[in-house]
Amino acid sequence: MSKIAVLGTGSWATALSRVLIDNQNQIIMYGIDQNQIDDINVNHQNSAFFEDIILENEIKATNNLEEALRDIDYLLITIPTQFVKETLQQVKPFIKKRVTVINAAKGFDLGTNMRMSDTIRSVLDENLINPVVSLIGPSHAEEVVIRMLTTICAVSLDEKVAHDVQKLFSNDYFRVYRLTDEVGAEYGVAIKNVIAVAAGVLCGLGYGDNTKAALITRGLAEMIRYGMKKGGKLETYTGLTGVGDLIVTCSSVHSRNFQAGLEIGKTNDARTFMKNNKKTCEGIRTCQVIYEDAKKYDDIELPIINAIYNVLYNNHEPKREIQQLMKRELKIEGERY
Ligand SMILES: NC(=O)C1=CN([C@@H]2O[C@H](COP(=O)(O)OP(=O)(O)OC[C@H]3O[C@@H](n4cnc5c(N)ncnc54)[C@H](OP(=O)(O)O)[C@@H]3O)[C@@H](O)[C@H]2O)C=CC1
Ligand SMILES: O=C(CO)COP(=O)(O)O
Repeated sequence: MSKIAVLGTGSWATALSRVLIDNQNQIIMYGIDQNQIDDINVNHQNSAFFEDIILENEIKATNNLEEALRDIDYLLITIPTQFVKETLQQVKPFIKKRVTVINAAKGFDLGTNMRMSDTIRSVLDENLINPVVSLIGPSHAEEVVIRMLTTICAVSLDEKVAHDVQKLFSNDYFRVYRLTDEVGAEYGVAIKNVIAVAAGVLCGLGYGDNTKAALITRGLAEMIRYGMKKGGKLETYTGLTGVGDLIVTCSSVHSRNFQAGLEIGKTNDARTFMKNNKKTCEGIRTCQVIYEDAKKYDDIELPIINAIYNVLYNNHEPKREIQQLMKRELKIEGERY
């Protein structure tokens, strides 16, 4: 039995805590929302995220970080990317013995635009942590929490640690693969959020399955083009952290990125959406990071990412952007890499 501190009391924290409890581990969730903490401890529910689901008594939560981190073997990061760095700065003084840090967040740090594994290494003392592992892939919390069959990747530069995390989480409904292409996988799961916003916009405008297939395929081409520029491997983008996560996020009603796009497509008003949205939706910020970074490379084109950037940040009408995409110079498909 291992002891795991789970950062966050949100949907992914809850679903992964259940997997870990099913695998006979000891977990404690750390949260900042007293209502969520009380709901978990007293009612054995996390009704802010999952109505009608009764959690195991062994799933406990606290707002005391020191207590959560005492004698842990693993630290699981399940909070949105924009809070990861500041939370790890609070975590740092309480890491007294060597732990394995498992990242489950998808996107980039707010201030530095660093990937999550780099962010973790930049904050925590590398003498006190094993090589970082990211647990990422096509996995909506709403399905994992009810034990629907799911596959995901444990990604680390160190295959031994990835193997250890693979064994920690795998069971008869949750199958973990291991992978060493950290750069490729972390870019893949970040980029898919941007394409998922675009999928929602298309759906909000009333487009159908042909359009979605076109978006996923051409979105994958952009993921490969940009992701390989950043050092990712082609085979990673044809795997779970690439096309796998792209498919699930672009086609599921559970996706908050898809839902954001849906609202924008329906209202034609990205600005109001972005001002009022309180839900986790990392694709909006990731779009900006990639758009800015991609300007460095004059030999790759990212027309879909540019179009969604224009909708989100330049107040362009989605329909106008779609027309521009359709009217681009005609191409040979194989030129995408
Ligand atoms: N949900 C999913 O299906 C999946 C999510 N992920 C990734 O997991 C990460 C977390 O997302 P998810 O669980 O969905 O997000 P949710 O919005 O469901 O929950 C986020 C939780 O984090 C809490 N939180 C915010 N800031 C802090 C902080 N500083 N310290 C501790 N807790 C904090 C929030 O509290 P409060 O409510 O008070 O703000 C909330 O409980 C994201 O990067 C996401 O991409 C990956 C795969 C699947
Ligand atoms: O990453 C996810 C599924 O793999 C969750 O996506 P959303 O953040 O869009 O809900």
